[in-house]
Amino acid sequence: MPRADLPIAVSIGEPAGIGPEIVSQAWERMSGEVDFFVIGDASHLNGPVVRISHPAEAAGAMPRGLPVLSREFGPARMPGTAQPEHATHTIRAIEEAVALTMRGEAAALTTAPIHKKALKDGAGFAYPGHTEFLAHLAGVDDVVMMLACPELRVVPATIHIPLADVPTALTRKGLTQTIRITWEALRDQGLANPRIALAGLNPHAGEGGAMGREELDWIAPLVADLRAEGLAIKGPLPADTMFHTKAREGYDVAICMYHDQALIPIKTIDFAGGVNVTLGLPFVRTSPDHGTAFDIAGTGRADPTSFIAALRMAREMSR
Ligand SMILES: NC(=O)C1=CN([C@@H]2O[C@H](COP(=O)(O)OP(=O)(O)OC[C@H]3O[C@@H](n4cnc5c(N)ncnc54)[C@H](O)[C@@H]3O)[C@@H](O)[C@H]2O)C=CC1
Ligand SMILES: NCC(=O)COP(=O)(O)O
Repeated sequence: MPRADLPIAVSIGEPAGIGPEIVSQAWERMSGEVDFFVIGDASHLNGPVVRISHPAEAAGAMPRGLPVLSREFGPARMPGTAQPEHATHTIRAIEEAVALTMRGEAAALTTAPIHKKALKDGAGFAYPGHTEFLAHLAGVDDVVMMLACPELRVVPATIHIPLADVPTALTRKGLTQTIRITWEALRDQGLANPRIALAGLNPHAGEGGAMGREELDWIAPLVADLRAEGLAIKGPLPADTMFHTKAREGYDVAICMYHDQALIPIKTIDFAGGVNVTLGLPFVRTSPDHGTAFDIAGTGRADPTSFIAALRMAREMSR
């Protein structure tokens, strides 16, 4: 079956978070716009569900309810309180969704949020997030986290590490690989020569060495080399002035040096519409830009907009 006709696999994520709620709301609001099925415990979901035994049954089930490959997670869901007994099942749901996607039985993977500490405490989960776990499952060394909304795309070159470790984690080789993977992914998405803006590490991009030397010592030379190859890349730019409306018109993606430098602007501009996409995998993976939101789980206040955008992007990218 062509990939575009296959359903999207959704891993349920942390049961105590808002994942089960936004997944159920997405089914209700999207009225069959995108075929998808959930891997998780059907008892955690709201509204009508249809238990299926294979992804091929998802499209037929969609009009009647949310299709679920139901797996027994154990204790009943307690919104806002992670239960260690759920952790192994949560991880297995991701593994199963990846296996189905890699076998060509699902078009793409959209993940509902996990709670990293809950998985670490409950099952010794050794990965800081989906991104690194998916790279492991797919057997690839280098993947890139990109967050996208209609106004902005951002890539953090380092992801879930302490701020104090950022300067040493950033290397010429690693940053070059991040830039190349991003460039190739955007070209595959239809941009002929994606325009890249690279942020500096230090305030004012180092201000000529007065506030840090990384820009002078290796980041600017790296940009010069990539420009000589023909890449439309500029930088290192002062990060504080590269995200205002006018500045954003000058590039297609901003590559940033650390997590918050990239994620603060996009979550400020469009928290509801942002989508997290993993580049460099042999399959499409998207996710909402937010986390488990334990503080509102079970209250009916969870907004499914970002999850819906993630499903739409997964559909678009898997055509
Ligand atoms: N892709 C993933 O699996 C992600 C997982 N996380 C994880 O989620 C956990 C909680 O992270 P936080 O930093 O607290 O961020 P968070 O995104 O879960 O919550 C931050 C704030 O935004 C609100 N919020 C989040 N999503 C919302 C939605 N859909 N509708 C309405 N309000 C919403 C929350 O109520 C909270 O006040 C952590 O373990 C984190 O690592 C965070 C981001 C992505
Ligand atoms: N801050 C982004 C985030 O936590 C998402 O991580 P991942 O689970 O998609 O790797």
